[in-house]
This record gives sequence, structure tokens and C-alpha cells, in this order.
Amino acid sequence: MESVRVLSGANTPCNSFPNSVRAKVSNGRVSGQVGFAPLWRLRRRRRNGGLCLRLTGSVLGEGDESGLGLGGSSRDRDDDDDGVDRIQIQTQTTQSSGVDQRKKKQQLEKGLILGTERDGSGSVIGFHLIPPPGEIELSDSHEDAVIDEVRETEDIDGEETPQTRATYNVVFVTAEAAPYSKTGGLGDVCGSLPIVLASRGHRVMVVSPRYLNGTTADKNFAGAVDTGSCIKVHCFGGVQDVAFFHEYREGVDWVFVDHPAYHRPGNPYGDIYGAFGDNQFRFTLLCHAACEAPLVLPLGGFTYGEKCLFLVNDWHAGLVPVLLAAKYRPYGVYKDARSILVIHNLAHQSAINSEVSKPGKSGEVVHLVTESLGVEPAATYKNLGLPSEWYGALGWVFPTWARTHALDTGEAVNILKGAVVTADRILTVSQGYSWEITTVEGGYGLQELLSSRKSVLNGITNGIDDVDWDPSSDRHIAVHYSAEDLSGKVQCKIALQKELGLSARPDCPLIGFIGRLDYQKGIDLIQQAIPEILQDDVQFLKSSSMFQVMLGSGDPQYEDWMRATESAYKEKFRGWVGFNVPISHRITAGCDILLMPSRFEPCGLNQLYAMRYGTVPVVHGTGGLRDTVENFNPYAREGHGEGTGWTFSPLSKDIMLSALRVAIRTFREHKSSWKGLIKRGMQKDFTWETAAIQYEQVFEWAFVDPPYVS
Ligand SMILES: Nc1ncnc2c1ncn2[C@@H]1O[C@H](COP(=O)(O)OP(=O)(O)O[C@H]2O[C@H](CO)[C@@H](O)[C@H](O)[C@H]2O)[C@@H](O)[C@H]1O
Repeated sequence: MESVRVLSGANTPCNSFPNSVRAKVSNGRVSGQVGFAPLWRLRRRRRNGGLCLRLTGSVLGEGDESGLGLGGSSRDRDDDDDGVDRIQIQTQTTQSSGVDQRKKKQQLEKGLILGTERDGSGSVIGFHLIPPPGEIELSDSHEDAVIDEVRETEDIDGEETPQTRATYNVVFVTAEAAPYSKTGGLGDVCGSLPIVLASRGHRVMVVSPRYLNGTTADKNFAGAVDTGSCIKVHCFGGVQDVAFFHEYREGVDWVFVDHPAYHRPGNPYGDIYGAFGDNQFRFTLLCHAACEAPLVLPLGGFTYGEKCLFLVNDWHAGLVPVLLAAKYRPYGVYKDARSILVIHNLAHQSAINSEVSKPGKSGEVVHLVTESLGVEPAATYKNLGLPSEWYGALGWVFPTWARTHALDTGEAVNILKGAVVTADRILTVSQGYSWEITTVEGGYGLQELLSSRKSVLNGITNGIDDVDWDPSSDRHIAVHYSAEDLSGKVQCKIALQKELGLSARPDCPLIGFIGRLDYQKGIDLIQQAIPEILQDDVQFLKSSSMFQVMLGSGDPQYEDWMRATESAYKEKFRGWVGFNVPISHRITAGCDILLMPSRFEPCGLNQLYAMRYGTVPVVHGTGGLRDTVENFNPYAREGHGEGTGWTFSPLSKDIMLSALRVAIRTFREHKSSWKGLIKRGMQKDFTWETAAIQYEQVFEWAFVDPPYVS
């Protein structure tokens, strides 16, 4: 996918509108915006004979914003007597090394015909699209055209094969979106899925906070400019002024909600002292602002309007469907909008805090109330800016065992619960997890409610950003490699061992772990197993010559343990405490095995990255891990073997160690089987394109049913 911004050039009427022309070229389709007229959903068409002014240029590479210039001359002026000037856009891709194959293809885009828009004095103030009859299909974001259909009449070979699919105005609401903000997988998903949906013709906005924490991370927001739009949010007993910043990048409108509550040291949710005490306030603001953004922000000249599809991610965005139902629809606003709740992690709701979850006497998971994470005392309901009669949607009562004292009635407001009740549909990030959340073990108290909504509950396995995570072009790793030529992988391993101060031993298995240091991730199992893995224990297959590296941050007790383990096993163990994206790429490339003993895993991205990098996953068979890692069977396919890793179950230290032993024996003694495992994993399709098609199906279903009303 090429993403370009067309800057206005000399000698053209566009001179007075720098940055007013933007276009994206993807799979033979041009989308973007020109002047105040959105071009999204324009398809490539060839025209004989150009009209008027012509835009020409080259796509120089990812992120290049000056690739196209606007050229033109007087002879290009359109003298048709219809009173509009016209422009032809022509883009051509030039090759740049190391980018995705798709980027290496030359593309020629012709024939987008535009008209100018003039003010009363006759000055050009923008451009409109003028579709030649029967040649160009287009729509804009006017409300009556929000949901339209893309007719795809050409297949890859240029054959005429009519297909129709709907496109939507999609509004993601999320607490994090990479590369602007990321603490885990939520950021990855909300940073990459929107781009893929936009490339498929949808108009996509992502609304998240503009976090400024006084570190170099603030520069992530440098490309976002103040829109000048400011709204007043009535909540928490006062009126808050909230501003919007905006960046148009890779076909997506990235909208950042600005308020002083987002400007403080720490990550999006907390600092070294724990979760911020005002998170309910901070994310209430986000939700109110996200509901207003499609109505008030004229992005590219037009608002998104009311007929939107909100994708609300986890509890932080959970007030959005409640606000639509309680605050807007009763007044006839958003009556045709829909909302889909996307659950990335049910444990990230509420006082149900995974870091302090413990197995109870009868086997159920007991959660202690320590932090405010979306469940707050019932008295805080009045702060949310909702009509009082809607309390029931969010009202929640803790089971008796979870109450803190005899007089505690357990009454609370649970924002995610409100979203489960009011969202038009619910999605989880794998099919396995969509079932697990309806069980006592995985439902965190919401299982019955979720079961009652089974008819609108689906699971779609996450994709990965296959440009960012590509061993053949990854800028963070020492040597590039591919499934066809694996020689660079061992170089990456040696480079990693050197970087970490371990002896360079390509023959010794190197086991990696990357992730939040959290009870969810099964760190305690690794803790228990480390002595057996690293001590000179004959049971563990020459374990004296095995290495383990862990990268993670989170629970301080696990961070301390990693530091202590590194001191105890200087020759064999490295524990990198912190959040470091380049290192995470190097570990993914340099290790032989990625260990993921997650207690539960809604999808999991690291095992997908690992497989793409030829690193064999050994995972607990749960949720998305079970859905994505195929257990190795050396005897299948007449001895050629099948599978991409090992899934073990049930979750225990001993079972995990058994799986690791088998993996290590295969690494050492069955080289061809190991190579087969690597190659099969690398050839798996985990791209977002596949997931996006499934998302579109769910979008369609969302609009088949009427919206939620009380
Ligand atoms: N210390 C560190 N340094 C650098 N990078 C680090 C890091 N710690 C974690 N990461 C990165 O953060 C991401 C974590 O993604 P996961 O899907 O594994 O977990 P998470 O539990 O946060 O996400 C939740 O949401 C996602 C998305 O839906 C689900 O896949 C998942 O199951 C669910 O728990 C990966 O990109 C990983 O490389």
C-alpha cells in the first residue's frame, strides 16, 4: 500500500491550498482527499485523453509526504463551458529498496477528474470531483451517502468480475493506537486495522487521547495539528473544554482528544505509583469527545456525519454505545449509527484486576479489588453525564466474597458491562476467546450477560502489521531473511547474543519471552521453571548450554525477579526490564523458541510475530493461542510433518517443561523437522487483509438489525 500526500505545486490554482490534495494508492485504487472533497472510494479508471490540469508525481516510499507535486499549464486549462476547472491526477510508483513487494510494483493511476469550488468572489476555494458518466464512481461523506457500495469490476488480472460490497464511515475509539501510544496489543491493533480498512475503501477515523508525558514519546504527536474545534463536555459536575488534534496518515484520520488530564508523566493508564486515580474521568472525556467528533470535525472538508459505525475497544471506550443510546438517539441523533464493542481483554475491565487474580478454593478465579479500572462505586454514576434512568445499564453488584467489609453492598458502575448491554454487536479478538468469555473461568463475572448476547457475539483473530513485522525488511534486526533464504536468522541470533552479552552459540537453543509482566501471561510458571531450565539438570537435555531472554515490564515483583535471575544466571539468562520496541523485534528474530504460558490469551500477537520470523512458539492451549498455533505432528503428511509449534494443556509448570523439552529435542536432533516448522510458520497468512474481510461481514450484520434502543 502506498500512501502519499499530494502537495500543491507551482503555477496552479492549488497554490493557495498547500496540503489540500491528498491521495493514497493501494492495490490499484486511489483514495484520499482533494481540497475539501474526499476522494475516498475512487477506483482506478483509464481515460483516453486528459483534461485540464494534470497532477503527476512519484510515490517515493512509505511515509513520504512530498512524493507528488502539482503541475499544470494554461494549455491544460479546461475550457468546457460547464464552468468548472478540471484536474487529472496521475501517480506513478518508483521502487525503493527494502519495502514490501507490493510497493515495488509500478502503478499508474489516471483519470480522476476534479472540479474547482469557488467562493462568491470567484476565488478557488477547493475542488470537487466530477465523475465522467459511467467511468468513475465516487461518494463523499454527506450523510445520505455514508454507507455506500464499492463495485469492484476488475480483478487482479484486469478481468471484469462484478462484485459489490458496502463501505462505511468507521470510527475507532481506543485508549491507545500505535505508533502514537502503545502499552500492548490494543495499540498494535488500533494502529494497523484502521489503515487496512481505509485501504479497502472505508472512511476511517481513530479517536484516542493526546497523551503528553514530557518524554521523547511526545514527538509521536508532532504531526497532529490543532483542528481549532473545541467542545464542552458536561461531566463530573462541571464543564470540560476538550480540543481535537488531527493527522491524516495512511488514509486514516487520526484524531487526538486534547485535555490537561492526558498531559502527565507515565503511560496511558498510570505511573510508577500505579493506575491513575482519575481514569474514569479521563476515559469518560474520551467517550464524550468521540461521540462528538464525527458530528463536529470537518475532516477534509466534510464531517463523518451521523451514519457511523463505532468500533469501541475495551472498557475505556465502553461509554460510547451507552451515550449513543441514552444521550443521542432519544433526540433523533445517531439513530442510524451502529456500535460494535471489541473486547481485547475482559480482565482489563473493572476492579477485577488480573495482576492480583488468584485461584479460589473451588477453582474459580478470585479477583481482589485494588485499582480503579472501569468499575467504580455506584455513587460515581452521576459523574458520567448520563441520564439517571440509565443507571441499570451500568449497575453492577460484586459477589459477596469480593466485598471489602460487612456493610459493603457491592454496588458499582461497570463501564464495560454498560457496553455489553448497549452495543449493537460484540467482537472478541479470536473465536476461542469469544467462547471463553461466556464461561465462569473466562467471563470475569460477565459470563451470563455475555451468554445472553451470544447471537451478536463473534470472534475474529487479529492480524498483524506485515510491513512493520517483516524479517525481509525489518529495520530493527541485524540481517534480513525470508522463508526462502533463512541464513540471516542465525546471524540475528548471534547478533542478539552479542548485544545481550551472552556468548555467541548458534547451536544452543535460545528461548524468548516478550510481554506485559502480568499474572495473565503466566510469568509465575516461568519463575517456577527457571531453575530446571537453566540449572545443570540432566533431565533437561544439556540445559547447561541453553539460554533464555525475557523482555517485559509491569508488575514490580516480576521485574525484580527478572533482575535477580539475571544476576543468579549471568551466563544464561537475560531479563530486560522495560518497554522497548526495537529489542522486541530483535528477540523475535534472534530466538529459536518463543514461550507463552499465558493463563488466558484473547488473541496474542507475539506468537504471530514469532511464526512470521521463523521462531517456533511453545504456548498454553488457550484462547487465540490455541486458534493460531498448530501442534507439531512429525508423522503427518507421510512423514513430512505438519504444525507450526507446540500447544500444551493443562497449564502447569511440568506440562510446560515437557513441551519445552520436546521442542528443544526437535531443535537439536531433528534439523529437517525444525526447518519444516519454521517454514510452515513463516508461510502462514496472518495479515490484516484476511481479518478485515471478516470485520466487513460483521459490519454488514450490524446494519441488518435495528440499533439498540432502551
Ligand atoms: N516490554 C515490551 N517491549 C516492547 N514491546 C512489548 C513489550 N511488552 C509487550 N510488547 C508488545 O506489546 C504487544 C503485546 O501484544 P499481546 O497481544 O501479546 O498482548 P496484550 O495482552 O497487551 O493485548 C491484549 O490485546 C491484544 C490485541 O487484541 C490481544 O492479542 C491480547 O491477547 C490481549 O491480551 C506486542 O506487540 C508486544 O511485542
